[in-house]
Amino acid sequence: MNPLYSVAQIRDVERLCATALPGGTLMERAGRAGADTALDLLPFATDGASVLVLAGPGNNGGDAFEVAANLAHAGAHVSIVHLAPARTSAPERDRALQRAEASTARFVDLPPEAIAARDWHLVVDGLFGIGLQRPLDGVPGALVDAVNALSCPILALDVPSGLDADTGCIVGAGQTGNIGGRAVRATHTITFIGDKPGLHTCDGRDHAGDIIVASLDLPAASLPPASMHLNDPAFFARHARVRRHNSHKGSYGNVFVLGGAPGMAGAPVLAGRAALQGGAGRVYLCFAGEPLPVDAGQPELMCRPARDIDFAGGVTVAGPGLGNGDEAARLLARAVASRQPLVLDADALNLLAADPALRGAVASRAAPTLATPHPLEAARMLGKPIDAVQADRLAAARTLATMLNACIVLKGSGTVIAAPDGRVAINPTGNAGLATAGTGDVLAGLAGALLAQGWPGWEATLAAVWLHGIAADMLVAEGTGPIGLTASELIPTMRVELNRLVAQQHTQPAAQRSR
Ligand SMILES: NC(=O)C1=CN([C@@H]2O[C@H](COP(=O)(O)OP(=O)(O)OC[C@H]3O[C@@H](n4cnc5c(N)ncnc54)[C@H](OP(=O)(O)O)[C@@H]3O)[C@@H](O)[C@H]2O)[C@H](O)CC1
Ligand SMILES: [K+]
Repeated sequence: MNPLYSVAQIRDVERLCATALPGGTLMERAGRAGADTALDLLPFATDGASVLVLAGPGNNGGDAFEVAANLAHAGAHVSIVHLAPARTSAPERDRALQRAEASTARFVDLPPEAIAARDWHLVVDGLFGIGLQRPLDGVPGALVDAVNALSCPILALDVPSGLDADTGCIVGAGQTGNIGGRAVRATHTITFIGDKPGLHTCDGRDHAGDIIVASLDLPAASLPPASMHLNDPAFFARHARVRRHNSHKGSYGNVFVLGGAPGMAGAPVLAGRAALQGGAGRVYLCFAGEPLPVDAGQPELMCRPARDIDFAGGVTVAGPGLGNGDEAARLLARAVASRQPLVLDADALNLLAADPALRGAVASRAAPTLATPHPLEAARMLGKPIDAVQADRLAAARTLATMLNACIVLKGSGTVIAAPDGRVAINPTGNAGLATAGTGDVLAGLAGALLAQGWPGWEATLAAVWLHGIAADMLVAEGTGPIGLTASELIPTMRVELNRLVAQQHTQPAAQRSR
């Protein structure tokens, strides 16, 4: 279900195929799959269609030649801009070039500024794929800039040129001494052999557009077992169970939200409301400072001084507005010492970053532990600059999962979820509307609610991130956001989506329910 493969894994498959299949088979299949997708993006009357194909110096360019020849045979007017290789190219690429030369496609010497002057129905980006090593500048960079200025559909072959297929970063951008990399902003990407994590995280979602995975007719057995997947309800929905009539609030657990230092009451309130509407039986707001008398907007929440709380009585969501003073650290240490599931967010993560002994205590816990850092909080815990975290989000999440022996949610575009056992998921739901104050508190509260209702750690993490994102997507779809979407608005919509999951599980015959 939704596996993701690293460049190294794809290379291994390519090497196996090179011995098992006639030379050029995969490239021909890539060319057919790419052309079929391109035809779906063209006006019905293909013979009037004007297509620009950019062919790079490597085998991505070979794919482009195959696509160009097929589109020409289908009647399109194809213009090829060819970045010839600096050295001899692979035999399969040469054969693809010959096929393109033998077709009605025309090789053109179009300077980048001339590209903008033409009306194209489609651009096919075959400049670079998984072999990109260096930031795009010079002629390739100018071509990318020219294509990005167009308004027609752009179909990237395998990977949008300029994007790192493993990390989703634009090669060269964001590193110290930024050398100004750029990448094609495709409207569609057809990626070959297997889906790739870089298309779904960091800059990937802004550059890949709609993603089509073309297996190139390889049997599933030719692909290695995947340790990375796209998050999907299939991995967790079975835990969204119908409630028995004969139940009571104690059946659905207690959540303690530990936070609320003076002047920071909003964060625990948001987390608490999310926990309550996420289904927890009882929710206590445990204030490091003076407790609110009541949350007038959600009077069901019980407000208490944190010093009075025995954290052994339920799941703690530690961090929202907790502050980072000595009292906050003492309260956090008590929550860590409880044998209950624990969610660490916000200031709890900053306190961990400053306290190796506390990190050790977290790592030695037996009960499920979740940590939900944004990139800066992750950078602090790793002792690295934020650029280093964003340069390889999967590696950062995996390192933290091992360091804390916890399920890690590294937030951002294409949130990365990592377990201590090496499993990694990238979350496909959510949008820029989540880039606003309080959404992290809401996510932490929902995660605490699911843990309080008995969800296992990994599945609770996957579900909370998925529901948090899908709620944002549903709100944007109905016109609320992404600009101005607020954290509070997420909470009732997450509840709707959680109950939808339950209903879907309940209506499906048991045999078809997610395992
Ligand atoms: N191999 C197969 O069986 C299949 C491959 N597929 C397609 O092939 C690409 C991977 O092809 P590869 O040749 O390994 O790499 P690329 O085409 O992505 O590009 C690498 C070449 O580009 C040069 N390069 C790299 N960076 C730059 C740059 N910034 N400016 C200019 N040139 C650059 C690089 O030269 P080096 O000097 O760095 O070696 C290479 O010449 C894969 O993505 C698929 O599209 C088929 O799809 C499946 C079968
Ligand atoms: K490409």
